[in-house]
Amino acid sequence: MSYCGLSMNSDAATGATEFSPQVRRVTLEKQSEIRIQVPQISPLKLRVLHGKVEIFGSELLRNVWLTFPPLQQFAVFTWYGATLEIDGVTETDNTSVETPMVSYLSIHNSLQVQRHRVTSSTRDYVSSQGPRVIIVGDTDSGKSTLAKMLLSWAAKDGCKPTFVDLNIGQSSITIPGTIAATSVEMPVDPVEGLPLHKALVHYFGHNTATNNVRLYKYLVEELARELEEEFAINAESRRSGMVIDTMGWTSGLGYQLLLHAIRIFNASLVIVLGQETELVYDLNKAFKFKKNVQILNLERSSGVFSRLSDFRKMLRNISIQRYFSGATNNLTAYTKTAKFTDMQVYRIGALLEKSRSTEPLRITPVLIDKDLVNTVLAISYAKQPHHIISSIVAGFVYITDVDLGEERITYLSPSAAELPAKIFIMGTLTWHKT
Ligand SMILES: Nc1ncnc2c1ncn2[C@@H]1O[C@H](COP(=O)(O)OP(=O)(O)OP(=O)(O)O)[C@@H](O)[C@H]1O
Repeated sequence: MSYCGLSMNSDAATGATEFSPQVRRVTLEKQSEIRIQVPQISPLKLRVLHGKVEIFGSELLRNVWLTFPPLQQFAVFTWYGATLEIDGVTETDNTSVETPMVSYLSIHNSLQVQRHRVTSSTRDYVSSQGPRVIIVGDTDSGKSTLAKMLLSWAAKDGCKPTFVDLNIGQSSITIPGTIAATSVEMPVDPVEGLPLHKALVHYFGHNTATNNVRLYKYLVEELARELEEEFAINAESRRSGMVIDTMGWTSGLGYQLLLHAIRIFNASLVIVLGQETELVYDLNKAFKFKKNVQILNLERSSGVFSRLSDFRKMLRNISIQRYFSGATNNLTAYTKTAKFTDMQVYRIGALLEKSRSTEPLRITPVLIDKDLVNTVLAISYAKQPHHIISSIVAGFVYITDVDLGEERITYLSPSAAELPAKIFIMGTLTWHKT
């Protein structure tokens, strides 16, 4: 049933048929999935021959080959049975009927009921708020995956939920080190991911919150304020609500940051993924007297891949590569130059590594020299340096060379246009282009 608009149907598409000796057919029985990791050396092609399948909530068109880039990990799930063709080698693949999809879908259905109630209730600001779901749990518990499912199913039903990504280590909207949000109006593309053009992006600049906890909290608060402003004027976004993805850091300071996010975004439902008895206990205790916050513990899918630190590092690199060159190397990155006077680079937080607690929000100018090579800089919309922390960013550049003699900087940009602003933010994020 659709509460926010029309449902979509994917029956009619056709695509070119290509066969290679590596093409194999896979039959999936009802409520089962094939879990795949694409190898590092080559992409993988896949198409649906019969039946309906989805990748993390996004239904695939029948008979259309999709190309998945190296290292992508995903599951193709079917509710009623399906046949697929896979062209290429997989690093791993296995099918399973043991999935938590029924419980995940039932969460979606109850969120739709809440959205429906909001739609048919009075129009005042408080009673017209849709559900705000925050997903918490350990690293590799499937948080981002569940977020994608809830977003895609809601978008398929015609809603426009807002995705909030607080996971600076493995960001889903754009490059790592960002705190961002975007309205999701279409099911999430299984290859391209989330659209970036309407996103509100703040640059934290580090892939771990411990580098500057005060700044992390400040940016979370800033983003929440911006979304409240948007919700105040956009009834459709307001009633569709939010799905918030978090870092997989749930103890000590990480737990405090989760509490902070739950409160700042006024979450109505906290989904704890995995066997997190202590976390569930602590959250229930913390929100005992808040009847408008529900805590729910859901099973982690056994299909979620566990990613070691080197693999995570590689994924961060790939995420930056995707920003400049597209998911399947389908975009052009432009090499350009700028004069030293065209770029003012700043850091947030004084002497981060040595004195983490002192002046975490101080804006310090960075001398332009060879140390900038290999760094990723955010282009800030700030008009003045002191507005940097409260401003979103326009995008990112990657510094490839600094010519001290000619006073020129060479950088890579995803756009051929001139730089949209002069103020840049530097963090600790680097990229080793391959
Ligand atoms: N059922 C599944 N089958 C195959 N792969 C899956 C499945 N569920 C999740 N994955 C993959 O497992 C990896 C980890 O999942 P996900 O990113 O959702 O975890 P997470 O809890 O958000 O991790 P982190 O907090 O560390 O960023 C991802 O590459 C995801 O695509």
